Amino acid sequence: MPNDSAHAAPAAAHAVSRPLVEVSMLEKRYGESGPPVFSDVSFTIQPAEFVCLIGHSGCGKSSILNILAGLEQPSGGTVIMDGHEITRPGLERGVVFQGHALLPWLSAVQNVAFAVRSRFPTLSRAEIREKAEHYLHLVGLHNALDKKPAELSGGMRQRVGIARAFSTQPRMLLMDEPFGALDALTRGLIQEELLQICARTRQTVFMITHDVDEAILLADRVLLMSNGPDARLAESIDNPLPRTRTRESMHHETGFYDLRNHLVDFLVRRSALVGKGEN
Ligand SMILES: Nc1ncnc2c1ncn2[C@@H]1O[C@H](COP(=O)(O)OP(=O)(O)OP(=O)(O)O)[C@@H](O)[C@H]1O
Repeated sequence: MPNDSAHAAPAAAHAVSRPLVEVSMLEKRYGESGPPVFSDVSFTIQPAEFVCLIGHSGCGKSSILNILAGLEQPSGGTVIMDGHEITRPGLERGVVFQGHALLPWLSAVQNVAFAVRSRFPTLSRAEIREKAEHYLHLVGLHNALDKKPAELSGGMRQRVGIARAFSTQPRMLLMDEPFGALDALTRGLIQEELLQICARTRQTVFMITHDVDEAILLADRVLLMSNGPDARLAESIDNPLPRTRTRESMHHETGFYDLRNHLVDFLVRRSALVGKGEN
């Protein structure tokens, strides 16, 4: 069984260790004129931290994630990961989009193996297959290894995408609303699987969501963006709930409703005011 040691972040608690990622004064413009989509965005991500980014449509969340992925360039500012500026995609960053983007002519296991081979080109065929199967097992797809994407449900395809991202053992996993298209039941199941895998592997995650409860369940910290144009990173909120929380139990944890009310109030009321001189 492949071990996850390359996957694991340093053992120090994220609150005291050196950041894995440092985002400084990030700004993005798509045209020559007019205000930027966002500006003055600075934050850090610690090793093994799960950070969720929330904000209204159009404030630039996907643009930030794409810059972290190296798929887009910022108009200003920098993203430093492990001491190096991110300027292009890299296998140390795994990306999961809302659309699974699987290769339709390959089976589930072949899709994952394809990614494993790119990341670990010196592994033998058997080792690649073993690793691919291992990650498909982790997301509960042991019975669907040889199915093609067209033969899988939407939730299963999304799981293959998650297994594929984990199989490359990235230093950071970037997820852009990965569960947005799923029904509530499937979404809940995959969220819990993701939590377990992250706890076991100490995976660092940066994830975009529109769902406040999803952020409270998954995130160690929630970043709140004000509305665009010229959106800002308005707040960074530590999640005070114990990491052992589950979907069923979290409503009973002290602080749940305070946190939930704070996030909802921000989205409903304050997100339109921050940075516009009215907050
Ligand atoms: N390639 C592009 N060219 C021009 N404008 C773009 C491009 N990509 C994004 N934009 C614009 O930048 C703004 C931010 O887009 P982005 O997708 O980053 O926002 P978002 O917060 O992720 O939105 P949503 O929650 O709806 O996915 C939007 O106004 C969008 O129209």
